[in-house]
Amino acid sequence: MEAGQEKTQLVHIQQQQHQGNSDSTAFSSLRFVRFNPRFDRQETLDLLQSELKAAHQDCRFPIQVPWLLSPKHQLEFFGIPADISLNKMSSFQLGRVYGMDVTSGAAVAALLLDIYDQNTDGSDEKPDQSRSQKESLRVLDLCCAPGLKLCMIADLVHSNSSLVGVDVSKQRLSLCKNIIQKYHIDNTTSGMNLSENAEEVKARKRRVNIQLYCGDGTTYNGEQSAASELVFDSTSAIEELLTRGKRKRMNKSARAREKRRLLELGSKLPNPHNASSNKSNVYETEQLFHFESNIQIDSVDEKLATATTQTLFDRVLVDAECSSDGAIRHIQKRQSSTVLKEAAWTDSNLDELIDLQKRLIDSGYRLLESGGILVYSTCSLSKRQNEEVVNWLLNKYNESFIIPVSFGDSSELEFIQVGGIPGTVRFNPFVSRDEPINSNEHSMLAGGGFFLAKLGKMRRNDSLD
Ligand SMILES: C[S@@+](CC[C@H](N)C(=O)[O-])C[C@H]1O[C@@H](n2cnc3c(N)ncnc32)[C@H](O)[C@@H]1O
Repeated sequence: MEAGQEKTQLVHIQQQQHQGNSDSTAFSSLRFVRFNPRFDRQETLDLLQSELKAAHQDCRFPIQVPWLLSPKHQLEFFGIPADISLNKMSSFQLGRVYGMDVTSGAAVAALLLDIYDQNTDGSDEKPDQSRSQKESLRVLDLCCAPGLKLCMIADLVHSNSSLVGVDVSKQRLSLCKNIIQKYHIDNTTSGMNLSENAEEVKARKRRVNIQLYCGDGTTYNGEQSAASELVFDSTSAIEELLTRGKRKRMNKSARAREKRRLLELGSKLPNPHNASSNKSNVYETEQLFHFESNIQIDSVDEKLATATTQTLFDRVLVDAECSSDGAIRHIQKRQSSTVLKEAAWTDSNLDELIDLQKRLIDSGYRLLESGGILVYSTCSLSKRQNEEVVNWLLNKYNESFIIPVSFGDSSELEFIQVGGIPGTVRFNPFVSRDEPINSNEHSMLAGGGFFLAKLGKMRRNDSLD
């Protein structure tokens, strides 16, 4: 698609989004929750049902999303009325459910579960599943905050996996820390029982080690360095919980202790690039959306080419910064807010954004082990931010290839479309926006606008054909 056509399409989508309530209520009438697998499923379902019935007098809710469902992996999303305030619901306060858009869930499902993979020849035979879910994985989430996909990764991966989240925004990372704390660490909301033997608790909570780094994902090299500060470590947070018993709000000295521990932990990690970077102060004066756009890919190339002991990952998620034109709920919130905020990315700085997306996917791909899997996703429906970025990567690296994925039966679910590159997926909620909620429940289970591509990196001994 030409740049001009792309612009027209974006304007058209924005016009649809700016239309009055009668249109927007159709596609905003559901929001989504995911169950926390640490709690008993039936108990959570009963609680949620009774809360929704009390609030809405409507027994249809919650509605299970059939196109993203795998009981075997405890993967399950439910649609609930969009006007419900999750904050006021016990099921949410108790950490039994996460509020998460279902299309975001599709990105994590594509990253970790090959039940959604399609064969390129269209046959039913599933690809080699030897690497799926049977082993502990090293997973990188390169733009992780506020962390809902990161928590879903932590819920799905096998024991002893390690998960590293990186984000440039300290502010958004502190939200991320809170979410991990709530669902994975706190004894009251994470489904853990502290009356158990401390060693048992430790063992269970240690399932997946989660580390968060504050730094630029375009230059992150898999390790602690002056440019990427370790700001959270789940093992260390669990130690704190076990030594202090029931978690209280951290006082000044506890926070200082935590900082010291993280610094110590960070300094124990191998760090061959420490001397090469002096960017730590960039993050102090943090801007949420614009940063370091002057770093050239070539200089990153050079730096990474000299790396000898680089940490590589089996799975990498690049859920890139984007223009968010598919994020219906956020746009509606912004429109209904009395203080209208300017969109961060507009036509005038779109090139800068696309450059950032390319540098992010490039960095993620370099940190991917051969034989590994990378998912690139955005909540934009723009071809320039999606297919063009993915094509750019495919052209740059011979050993990169698309692993085709699909969700549900697309003849029934018209909002799930094949992207501009065969095997990629576009979730386009605008196609079913005029349908009232009870005319076709399936069309209401669309979630926000979203794009995802699943990429593989050939092993050196794999043949090219
Ligand atoms: C779409 S949001 C990610 C949402 C997140 N994956 C989740 O599911 O909660 C994009 C994120 O990219 C981060 N970001 C933008 N530029 C970045 C960069 N150069 N390096 C790392 N993170 C960046 C933003 O701060 C933002 O948190």
